[in-house]
Amino acid sequence: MLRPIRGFVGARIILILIQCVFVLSAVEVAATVHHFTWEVGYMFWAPNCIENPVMAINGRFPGPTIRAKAGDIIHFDLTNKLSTEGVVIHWHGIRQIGTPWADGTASISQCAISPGETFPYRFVVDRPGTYFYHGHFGMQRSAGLYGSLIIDVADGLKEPFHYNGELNLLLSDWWHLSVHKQELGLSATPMRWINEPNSLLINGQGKSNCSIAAATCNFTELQQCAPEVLRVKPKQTYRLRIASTTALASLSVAVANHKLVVVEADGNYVEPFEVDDLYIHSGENYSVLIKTDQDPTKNYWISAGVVGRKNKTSQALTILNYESVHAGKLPDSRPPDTPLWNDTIRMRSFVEQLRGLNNSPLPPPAGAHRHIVLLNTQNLYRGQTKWALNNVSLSLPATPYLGSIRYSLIDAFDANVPLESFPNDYDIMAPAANPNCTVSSGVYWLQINSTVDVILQNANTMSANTSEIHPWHLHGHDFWVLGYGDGKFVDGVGDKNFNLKDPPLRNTAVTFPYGWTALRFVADNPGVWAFHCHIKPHLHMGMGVVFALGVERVQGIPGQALACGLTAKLFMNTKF
Ligand SMILES: O=C1O[C@H]([C@@H](O)CO)C(O)=C1O
Repeated sequence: MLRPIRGFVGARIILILIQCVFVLSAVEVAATVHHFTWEVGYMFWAPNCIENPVMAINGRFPGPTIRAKAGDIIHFDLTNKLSTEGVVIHWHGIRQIGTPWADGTASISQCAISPGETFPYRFVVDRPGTYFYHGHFGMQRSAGLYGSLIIDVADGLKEPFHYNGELNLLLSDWWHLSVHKQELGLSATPMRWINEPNSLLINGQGKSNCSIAAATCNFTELQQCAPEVLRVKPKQTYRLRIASTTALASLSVAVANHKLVVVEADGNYVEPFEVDDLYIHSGENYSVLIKTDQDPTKNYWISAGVVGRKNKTSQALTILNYESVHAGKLPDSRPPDTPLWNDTIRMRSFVEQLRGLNNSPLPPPAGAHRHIVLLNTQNLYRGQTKWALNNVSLSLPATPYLGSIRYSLIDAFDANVPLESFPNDYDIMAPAANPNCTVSSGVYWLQINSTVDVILQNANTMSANTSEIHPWHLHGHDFWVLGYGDGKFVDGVGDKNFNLKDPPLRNTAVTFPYGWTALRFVADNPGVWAFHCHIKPHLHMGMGVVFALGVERVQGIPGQALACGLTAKLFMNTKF
C-alpha cells in the first residue's frame, strides 16, 4: 500500500529537483539585454588632420565599439539628428535570425529613419566573432557612419585558440570630397568618378604625412588624426581583430617583424594558417594572432596599404608599442612594403588558404536546388555609368521590400524577375559590344530552406583590358566559398573542383579580375536580403541583387519600418 505513495512522493521530489535545475539553468542562460541610446549627427572632425564634416554617433567618430556575448540581446534606440537626411544602421555579419526588419538596409528591410525620429533595433547576437556596423543608405558609410561590433563567446565556452590580449583595427578610407559631391558625381551624366581615397584610416585616424616622412610623425600628440598606439607586453599572444569598412580600397595589412596567424573570418573559425601580411577587402573581417616575441626594446610598424587598384594613397600606419619602450619612439626599420597592387595570384592564394575549422558546418553535398550565375558588367543607362548583373542594374524602390512583400503590395517594385544567367557567347574578356543595360527593382524569389549556388562571374569593364575586384556581401546568411577560377565559369567543369570538404563559411567573398567565385548557401532565414558589391560607389551604381524568401513567416515588423511608401498608405489608419 505504501509503495505508490512513496513513489508519488519520490516523483514529486524529482519533479521539484528538475524544476529547481530548470530554474537555475534558466537563470544561468538568461540572455543579457544591452540597451543603447544613440544619436546620429554631423560634426566637424579631422580624421586625416584636415577638418571636414563627419557622421558621428553620440559625438564620436568612429562610433562606439559595441561588445556583447553570444546569445545576448541588443536594443539600440537610434535617433536621427541629421537635419535633412534619413538614416539607417546595418549590423554587418549579424544574420538577424527572426528579425529581418532590424537588418538596417534602407528600401530593403525598413524605411529610412526621418530626422528627429527614433528607430528601435532589437536583435540577438547569436554567434561570437568580429563584426562592425555601418550606415546603409546612400553614401553615408563613406561619411564615417561606422564602428566595431565584437561578440565574445558565451559564458562557459572557449574559443578554439588561446590569446592573452586583444587589439582592434577598424580600417576605412577617407576622401576630402564630400559624400554629397561623391553621390552627385556618381549619378551625373557623364559620371564623375570619386577617384582614389585621400587617406586610409586605422580606427578613424590617419595622419596623412606619416609614410612620406615617417620621422615627422608624432604618435603621442593629442590630435584627432594622430595614430592610436597599440600597446603590448612582450612574450604574449594577441588577437588582432581586423575589420574593413572601406568604401573602395582593398588593403594589405602587416605588422613588421611579426607573423600573422589567421584564425577567424567573418565570425567563423578557420583552420589556422600563417602569413606575413593579410589581404582584406571591403566588408571582410578577420582575427589574426600575433606573438610579441621580437626585441622588446623596439617599436614596430603596423601598416595598411592599397592593393587591387593602382595605388595612389599613402599607407596608414600605426605603432605596435612594446610596453617598456616610449610610445613615441619610431621603429628603426621601414614600414612593411605593400605587395604589388596587381598581384592577383598572390591575393587569390591568400583566400584559397582559408578552410573551415574542423567540425565547421559543411555545405549540403547533394548540390543545389538553384543555380544562379551573375555576370557583373559596367554599363550605361541613358548615358549614366552603371554596374549590372545579367544586364540589370539594381534601383531600389520607394517602399522597402520587406513590408511590400509581407503585405502583398506587388505594385511597389518591378514584377519582372531578373535573369539567372547570361548569353553563352558573351565575351568576358572585352568591353560589351552594346554597353547599355536596363534598370530594375525586381527580386530573386528563393524557396525557403533551399540550397542556392551563386556563381559570381567577373568581366571586362567599359574600358579595354580592365577588370576590377569586387567583394560581394550577403545579408541574413553566411555562404560557403566553394572555389575560385579564371575566365568564364563552365558548367560541369568549374564545379568539378568545388571544395565540399572544408570550405570556409563567410558573408563576404571577393571576385578577382576576369575570374569567377562560387558560393553556396541554404536560404533558411525568412526575409528580404541584399546581396551586393561592398564597394560603396558600385552599390550606388546598381551592383547588387535582392533575395526574398519565406516573407509570409516574418513577424513583428515595427511600425516605423513601414512608415513610408505604399505600406504607410496601407497603415495610414492603423494605430501602431
Ligand atoms: O565604377 C568605376 O568607375 C571607374 C572607372 O571605371 C570609370 O571612371 C572605376 O575605377 C570604377 O570602379
